[in-house]
Amino acid sequence: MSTSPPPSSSPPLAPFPLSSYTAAMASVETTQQPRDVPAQTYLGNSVIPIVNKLQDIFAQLGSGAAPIDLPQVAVVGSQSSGKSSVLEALVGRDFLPRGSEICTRRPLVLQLVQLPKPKQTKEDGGNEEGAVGEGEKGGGVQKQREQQAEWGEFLHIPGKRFYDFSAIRSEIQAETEREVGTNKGVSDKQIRLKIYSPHVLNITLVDLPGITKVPVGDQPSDIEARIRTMILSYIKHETCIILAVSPANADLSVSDALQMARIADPDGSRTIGVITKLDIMDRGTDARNFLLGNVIPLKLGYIGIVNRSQQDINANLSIREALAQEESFFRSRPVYHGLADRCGVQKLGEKLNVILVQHIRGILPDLKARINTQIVTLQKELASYGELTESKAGQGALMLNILTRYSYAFTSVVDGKSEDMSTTELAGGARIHYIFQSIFVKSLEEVNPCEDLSDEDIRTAIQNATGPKNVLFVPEVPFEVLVRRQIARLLDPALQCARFVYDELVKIMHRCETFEIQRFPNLRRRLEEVVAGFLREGLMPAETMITHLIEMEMDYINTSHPAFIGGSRAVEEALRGRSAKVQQHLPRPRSDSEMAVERAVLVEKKNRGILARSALPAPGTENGPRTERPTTSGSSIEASGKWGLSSIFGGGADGRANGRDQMTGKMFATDLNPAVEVTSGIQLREVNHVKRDLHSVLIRRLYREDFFAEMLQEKEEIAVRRRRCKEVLVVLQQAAWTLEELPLDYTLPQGSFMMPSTGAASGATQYSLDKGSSHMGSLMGNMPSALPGSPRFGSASRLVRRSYTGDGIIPGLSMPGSFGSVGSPLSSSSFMKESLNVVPYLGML
Ligand SMILES: Nc1nc2c(ncn2[C@@H]2O[C@H](COP(=O)(O)OP(=O)(O)OP(=O)(O)O)[C@@H](O)[C@H]2O)c(=O)[nH]1
Repeated sequence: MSTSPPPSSSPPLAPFPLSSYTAAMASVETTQQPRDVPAQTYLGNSVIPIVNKLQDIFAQLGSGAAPIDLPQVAVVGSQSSGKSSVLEALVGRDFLPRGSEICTRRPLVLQLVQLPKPKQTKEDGGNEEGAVGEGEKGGGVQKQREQQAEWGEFLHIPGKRFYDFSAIRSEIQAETEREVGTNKGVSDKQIRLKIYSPHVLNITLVDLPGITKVPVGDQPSDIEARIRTMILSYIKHETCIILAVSPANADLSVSDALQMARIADPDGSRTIGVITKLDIMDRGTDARNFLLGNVIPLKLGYIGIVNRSQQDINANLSIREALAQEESFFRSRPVYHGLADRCGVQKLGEKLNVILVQHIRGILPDLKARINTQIVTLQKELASYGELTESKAGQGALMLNILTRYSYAFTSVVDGKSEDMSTTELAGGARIHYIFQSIFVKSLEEVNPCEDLSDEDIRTAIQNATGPKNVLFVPEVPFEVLVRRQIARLLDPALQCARFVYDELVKIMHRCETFEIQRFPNLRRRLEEVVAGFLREGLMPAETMITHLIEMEMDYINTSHPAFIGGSRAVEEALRGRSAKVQQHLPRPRSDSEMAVERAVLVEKKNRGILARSALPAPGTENGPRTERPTTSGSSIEASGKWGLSSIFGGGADGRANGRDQMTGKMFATDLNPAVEVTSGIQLREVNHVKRDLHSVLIRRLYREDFFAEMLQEKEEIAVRRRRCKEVLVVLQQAAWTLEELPLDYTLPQGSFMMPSTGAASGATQYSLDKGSSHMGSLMGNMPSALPGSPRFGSASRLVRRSYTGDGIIPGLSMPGSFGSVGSPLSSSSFMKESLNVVPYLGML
């Protein structure tokens, strides 16, 4: 390629000699709509400055941390494919680090901000277009004015304007090295640069490190994978337009850029193909087929570019001269003549701008909705962190509130009133109920009253009790000894039941630890200690009481109980059984004593039946509760071959089951008046100790002024999260306000959001910007007009304003659930009123 300056006959070149277009863009900054520019043009391009503004706002949160993806253009491609050259050509200035050893090693976010063109006077010697080339007519004043009108600013050096573009280049290099050193290291930490110029279009571009295969210098062995991941993290977002740069001197089918783009954008709806190095293709070949999309089709099509070669750069060929060279290159190649709309940096700039505008217009409504949703989510999150208070009074109120809420939460879980109750497992009060109803009853059922007690044992015990004599009547002492031993077997299941209830209460203790409590690790630890101690203190007397109850049962065997058969009645029953054999088919009137026993048995059965409702088979089934008196079934003591405990307690053929019935019935029926109708299962009658006293214990042990500061020391992590949450909220709020500047109505009609196609038919009309601004009008013509003057304009502002008033976004955030209200829904008296009935011996828990 020749490095000679353009022919003298050529007009002086500005990077983008788009006079009418530029005039329109200039007015965007001043929000004045120029008279000669179609409304749609103005409206369409008004979105880019807004997105730029949003980008700045989100940049406050640091790189990669924006909560919302904003539209941008990312330049991807393999190393040395010409990405940076494309960017420089778009900006029209040399400002990127270059040299054979230098490559892009950190993402560079480049925001191009179009400024109004400086006014020119006749004395300046400027022309109407203002497109004055370097060293051209106009002399020093004009040149200086132009130079002053273009500058760059880095986010990491706020407020400093770089008028000298070579200083920008040095700063990019220095900033890269500050992060990743000098030896080829790569980082995903962005460098953010803004270029203000009258000669640029409003576009945000991201220059990404090129894809490499072989690690060099400080690069890790997985450098290729890392760079691909970094690139994907930008281009995967639906809001990103991908500029896939591939050199023309390599086959498109091996293009890394197109391969990456296809991964992120499989249907190619946001990928523009850029073919560089058209000038150094093999002799006899051209890129016509590439540009026409015949090799790899892309919906947004391709643009062919000729950038400066390394030799051009070494020879200090300016970009303006390079653009002129490019123009003459395409002019001199007849093969590209029919493809004017797909050739040249200028066309790329125009195309990008148009696509970006359409793209932004398509996603802005969703962007607004996402910002609003994020604000609401963050407000909730912030509210959950609570506020910090320094004053003793405030701390006291906070403490009281936390303790009261905790007690209330505990009681709610026990009562089954908790708001976040589980739907997958039993918990809280329901689980305690289950422990009594099912686990406890079942474990009693499993106690076999005749276990380890054979007839031989009983006979031996009786013989031992008679001493050396033969006695006429059965002595009582062995009976009591044997029965006591069996009653003792009930102790373990009862103690185990108490343990289970205790364990459940401990679980509830952890479950009630709200986020509020987790905020304060000291308070949480102390609270756990106090509650755990309190529960343990309840368990000990409960266990003692259970032991006493069992001991009481062992100490006095109530042989006057109507259900107790005793030796004489057993004999009587046995005799009656014999006569019954004779009259077994005749109905027999029942004696008073029989009826009394039957009544008592019925009451017991009822209690037992209720107690073990879930554990026993239904009445009438084989093993179901028997409503007949067992001893009348014709199976006498003798017949059963048993005359031990089971026979004494009325056991028949199924001595074991009935014995168990008796034992369990005894446990639960001894205190009951037979006349009392029992209507439900185990009645938790006693006032629950935990429920009654938890709140007061917490207050007594934790509500101490000298503890406040220590207890309310917040977790560092929470403090950081709250700070971050506030920052993001402020940023989102600014973003929401920025979006107020837009009319709501710029959404495209349904189904019309299609990137302009560069197909042979449509491309020519869509990208003929240099023919005047009317093309923009026609391009945007399918968009609904929503001018500031239209009645619908402003609805967005109203809407947004409405959503932010009264919601207490920072500052002065008012949070639901903020502390300080001592008169909370649960003062201790209100939940003290609640009572929980427990089985007497568990009442201590
Ligand atoms: N002849 C010619 N050389 C080009 C063209 N585009 C880029 N080059 C040269 O190719 C080399 C690499 O260009 P860059 O723009 O730095 O490529 P890059 O893709 O940004 O490289 P990395 O940032 O290192 O990935 C430079 O020497 C450029 O001068 C072109 O269209 N024609």
